[in-house]
Amino acid sequence: MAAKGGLLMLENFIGGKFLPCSSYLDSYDPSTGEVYCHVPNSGKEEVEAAVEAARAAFPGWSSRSPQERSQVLQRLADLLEQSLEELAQAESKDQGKTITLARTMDIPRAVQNFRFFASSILHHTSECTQMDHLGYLHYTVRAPVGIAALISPWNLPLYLLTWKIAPAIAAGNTVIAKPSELTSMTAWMMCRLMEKAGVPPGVVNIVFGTGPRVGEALVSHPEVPLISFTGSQPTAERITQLSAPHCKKLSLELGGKNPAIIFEDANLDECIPTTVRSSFANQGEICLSTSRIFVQKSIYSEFLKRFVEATRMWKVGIPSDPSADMGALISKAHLEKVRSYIKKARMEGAQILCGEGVDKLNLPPRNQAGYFMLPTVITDVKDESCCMKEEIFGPVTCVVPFDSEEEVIQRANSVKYGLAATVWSGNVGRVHRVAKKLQSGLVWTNCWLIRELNLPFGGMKRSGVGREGAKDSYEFFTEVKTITVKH
Ligand SMILES: NC(=O)c1ccc[n+]([C@@H]2O[C@H](COP(=O)([O-])OP(=O)(O)OC[C@H]3O[C@@H](n4cnc5c(N)ncnc54)[C@H](O)[C@@H]3O)[C@@H](O)[C@H]2O)c1
Ligand SMILES: N/C(=C\C=C\C=O)C(=O)O
Repeated sequence: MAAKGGLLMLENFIGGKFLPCSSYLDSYDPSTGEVYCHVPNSGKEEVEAAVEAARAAFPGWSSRSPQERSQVLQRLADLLEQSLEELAQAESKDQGKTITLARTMDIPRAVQNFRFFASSILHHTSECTQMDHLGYLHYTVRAPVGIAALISPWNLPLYLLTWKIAPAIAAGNTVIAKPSELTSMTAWMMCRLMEKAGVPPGVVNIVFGTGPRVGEALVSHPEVPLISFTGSQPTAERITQLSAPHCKKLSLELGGKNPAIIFEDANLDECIPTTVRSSFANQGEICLSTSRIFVQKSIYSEFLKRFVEATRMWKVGIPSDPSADMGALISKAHLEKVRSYIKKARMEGAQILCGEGVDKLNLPPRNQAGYFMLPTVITDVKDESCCMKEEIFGPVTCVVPFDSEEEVIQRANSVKYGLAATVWSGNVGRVHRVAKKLQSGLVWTNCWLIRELNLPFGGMKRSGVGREGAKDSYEFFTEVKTITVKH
């Protein structure tokens, strides 16, 4: 590990070794706007080295038993857990999220990802069908695919990267991971644990840098047959184009414009705090965040009053403050993009009920140049407005009224995305009916973000292609073969 001007310089992790890079990028602390470390600006050369290392490691790793691989994953989980506090501090500083969220969600989930796939890899079975009358038996076998490219975004850095690394290596693949260049720190820290966990050199390689340089070199490499990508829809389009000539296996987890549908018989005491959280947790930078709230007309005024009151109680503070509910957004460019939506809403005649431009943000002098904004509620906004159609990915949510069940389903479905929805009602029949008709890969009813890792996770329409989870990830990270035996 080198230091330039007293700042940490991260290194690529290739073939079990930390390797310096010929050029570096600045990485910013979102809470101050200051550069706080340097990240390798890798390109084709580093991708070639990683492919070579991953290729060399594949025969040994893929021929180990699932039990042996499972033990390695368990050890890595234990080591991550032992470093939980250090990793949480680093994630919070690097990403801008609150230390509380990093401690209670991001890092525990990274640990759980390794534990979960260490266990689930032990329990898969294959299919078999008999054609006894003709004298044949058919069965399937699965084998790891090879070198997997794993590309992840900046919002839940270690959480989402490990959600890919764990199933990929559990199934016997070797991997080249590329975290977002904006949040590389915890991935690099995890590399320091690989050797102790017993991960053989070359099984996990991490190459840091930007999408256009290192990401494109990786996804277009002919020896990388599968790509698991989480990020934005425009990047997914580019990856699809680049990988198409090679017929690569693709898993795409993309954005959302997630509705919350609140019926007049909803329990508002539960619905309001959960909907504030689903709108603003992690600064609204979660693909599952609520950004369109449809409220039945008879309770609209009451809901709006209580929702705005609860939003104003949501504390924006420096990420290291354990009492803060929200920290800083990821970058200056992203903050400006989020603010531009609020400006557009104003120009269209919408009302901003609280937050940006309405209330005052109080920050210590050192954090005045950080990328903070208040949670913002917009109303009197048309369904056709860009604020109701496009993914903002920040602490901004729109609240609009509706009359009937049929109407709200049609309006909720009227966007290009289909990732997650919440439905709030005390009527179990209605909850089932509405959930079934929503074009959404995930529907949480009377709750939000309760995760069961066994079941499929992913989006419909432009929110993605494929699903992740115990069975789905196993199927993605393996190739199936059908064998017929004459007897
Ligand atoms: N569905 C999900 O599970 C999920 C989870 C988290 C985030 N997201 C989505 O991610 C987006 C926010 O993340 P982001 O801004 O980091 O997304 P992004 O698409 O800009 O970047 C994601 C990753 O792709 C890389 N990348 C960028 N251009 C590339 C290229 N041309 N070739 C290869 N790789 C490239 C980036 O460096 C980064 O590592 C939002 O749309 C959000 O909804 C989806
Ligand atoms: N992939 C998952 C969450 C994605 C969140 C997006 O920001 C998960 O919980 O498995």
